[in-house]
Amino acid sequence: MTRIESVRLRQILDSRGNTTVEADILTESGGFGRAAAPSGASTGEYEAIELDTSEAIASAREHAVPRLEGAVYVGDQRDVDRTLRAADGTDNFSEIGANSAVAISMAAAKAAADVLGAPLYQHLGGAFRGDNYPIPLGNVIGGGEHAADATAIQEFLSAPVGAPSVQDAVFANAAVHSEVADILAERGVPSAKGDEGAWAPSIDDDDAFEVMDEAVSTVSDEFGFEIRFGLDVAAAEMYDADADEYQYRDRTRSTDEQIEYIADLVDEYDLAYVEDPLDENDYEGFAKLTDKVGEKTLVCGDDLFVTNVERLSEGIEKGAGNSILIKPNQIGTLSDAFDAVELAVENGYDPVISHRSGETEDTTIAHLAVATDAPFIKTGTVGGERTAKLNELIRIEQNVSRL
Ligand SMILES: C=C(OP(=O)(O)O)C(=O)O
Ligand SMILES: [Mg+2]
Repeated sequence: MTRIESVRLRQILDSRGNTTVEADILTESGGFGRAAAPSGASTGEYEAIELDTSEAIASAREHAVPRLEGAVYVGDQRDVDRTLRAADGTDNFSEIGANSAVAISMAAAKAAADVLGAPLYQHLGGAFRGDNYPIPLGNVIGGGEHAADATAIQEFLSAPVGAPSVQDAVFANAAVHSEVADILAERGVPSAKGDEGAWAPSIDDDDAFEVMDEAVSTVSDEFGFEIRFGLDVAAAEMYDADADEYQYRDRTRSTDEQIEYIADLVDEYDLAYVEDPLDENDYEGFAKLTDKVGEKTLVCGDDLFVTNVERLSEGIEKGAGNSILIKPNQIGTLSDAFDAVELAVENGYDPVISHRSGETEDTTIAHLAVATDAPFIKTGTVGGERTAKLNELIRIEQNVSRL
């Protein structure tokens, strides 16, 4: 394998119009990889640190780039990522920024794939990866931190669990997105879109459940396969620690009431997926809910686990959740993200590979989902930065990805 010759870092725009870090890696043999960091809005308290873009770039240039150039073999992803951690010297990438770290880590993987002449998922997943493809969870109605004056629950996600192919699943989610628009129009509800391209109408959650139920059932009949739906409650954003209650638009719920509420929703709407139904510190609440509904649905930890093996280990010990969201920028490197997937799978937790609300055209997570055999990917429904990943999945399924 060939060594890294140069690492170039620059500022580009993300989908919110904020700056983010893009990394280019060139190898001594002429291989090339380019990747960009995404960015969250409803970020977890325990995530690796995203620095201001120019600070992250300046610090990575000073501390990480000299250790990588001419020194590290690009195909040795663990060494690339160890070098990033050593250059940073903290637990949470607060020195060089998780935004610089993840862009470099992903760019190195792409450069290695380029040198091998293999698609990225093949390099990351290996020759005996199997040929399963993830079901895309598509955000079609949303609010929370992603849109003002919309639903309290952050994401209502179409889940085409019966789709015969990735392509059918992607098209079904787009059809649900469009059906939601029609239903809202019939009800005389105007709607703009939130950060991820989901509709962000000024309706309460009860109405959103009705709209989703109708939309997935109509599209399911049309497409001829099962489509359910799920939620990202992003409950840490609505939890008031002082009052110990969850704040909805026009009412509050205690932790026990929140658990009952979510369990009832799982039953009433046959929810396929529930992400962050409780606060990011509430392992016990997650465990209680998992006890109640874990046989029927995925109870996924995003802000709870932050793609971190230590937090996931605690969750496994306590029986909190049965699924983990995997966001490489929450932890800073691909190696750490792979470790989290591995620990999850060993313990019967389903990994769900995920985008962030602020995204770029980068398609690494599509390859990561296929490489790790993840059963689900959450990467939006419409909008260029979302369809970049979805269309890449379609290409991967057809074995025509050139990355
Ligand atoms: C994608 C999400 O949003 P953000 O990137 O804002 O954390 C999420 O909470 O799952
Ligand atoms: Mg989330």
